[in-house]
Amino acid sequence: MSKHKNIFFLGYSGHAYVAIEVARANELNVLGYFDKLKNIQNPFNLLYCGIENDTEFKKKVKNAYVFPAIGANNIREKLHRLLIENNIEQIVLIDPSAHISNSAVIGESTLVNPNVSINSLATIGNGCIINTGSIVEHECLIDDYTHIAPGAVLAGNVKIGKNCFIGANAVIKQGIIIADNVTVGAGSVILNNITEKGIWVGNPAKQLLKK
Ligand SMILES: CC(=O)SCCNC(=O)CCNC(=O)[C@H](O)C(C)(C)COP(=O)(O)OP(=O)(O)OC[C@H]1O[C@@H](n2cnc3c(N)ncnc32)[C@H](O)[C@@H]1OP(=O)(O)O
Repeated sequence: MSKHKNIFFLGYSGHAYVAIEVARANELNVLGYFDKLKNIQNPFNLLYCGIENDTEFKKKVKNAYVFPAIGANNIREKLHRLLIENNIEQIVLIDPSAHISNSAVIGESTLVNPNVSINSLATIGNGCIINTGSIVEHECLIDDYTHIAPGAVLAGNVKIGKNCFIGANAVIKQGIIIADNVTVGAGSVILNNITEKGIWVGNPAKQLLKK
C-alpha cells in the first residue's frame, strides 16, 4: 500500500511517459510535472508545475511522491539528490506485470517497467531504470543510477557499477563484474569483467576506442 495517492514527475518526455503509465497502473494519481520547459504535446494532459529548483517546489509537492523520470543517468542522479536534500517523499515504481522475487531489494526512485523479471536476492540501487522485458537474475547487484535497457539479460551474480548503461538486448554472462560509468552497446555480449569506464560493443564485446 502506498502512503500517498498522488505523485509528481520530474521530466516529461519519452522515458517519463512510460513511468507515468506505470504510476497509473499502481493507481497513483499523477498531479503534474516539473521541467525546464512546458511540454507542448502534453500527451497525458498533465499540469506544468514549473522547474524543480524554485523556492516553492517543496510546498507544491507536499503530501505527494516525486519521481525523477529522466533517461540520462547523470541528470536523474542530480534530481534524485535534490529529492534527498529536500527530504521529499520518494517511491519505487514497479509495473504490475513485472515479476519481483520476495528476496530482491530495490532502491528508491527506481523504475521497473512492464514484463521485467528480477530474481532471488538481486539488489538494485536508487534511481535505476530496469527497462521493459529485461531480466535481472539471482544475486545480481546493480548500483545507483544505472539503466538496464529493454530486453537486456543479466545472468546470475552479475555486478554492475554506478551510472552504467546496458544497451537493449545485451547479454552479460554470469558472475561478470562491470565498473562504474560503463556503456554496453545494444545486442552486445559481455564475457569478461570490465574494469574501467568506457563503451563496449559486439559479440564478444570489445572496447570502442574512438579514432
Ligand atoms: C526505451 C529505450 O529506447 S532505452 C534505449 C535503448 N537503446 C540502446 O540500447 C542503444 C545503445 N547504444 C548503442 O548501442 C550505441 O551504438 C553505442 C552507445 C554503443 C555507441 O554509440 P556511438 O558512440 O555513437 O558509436 P557510433 O554509432 O559512432 O559507432 C562506432 C562504431 O561502433 C559500432 N557499434 C556501435 N554500436 C554498436 C553495437 N551496439 N554493437 C556492435 N557495434 C556497434 C559501429 O558500427 C561503429 O563501427 P565502425 O567504427 O566500424 O563503423
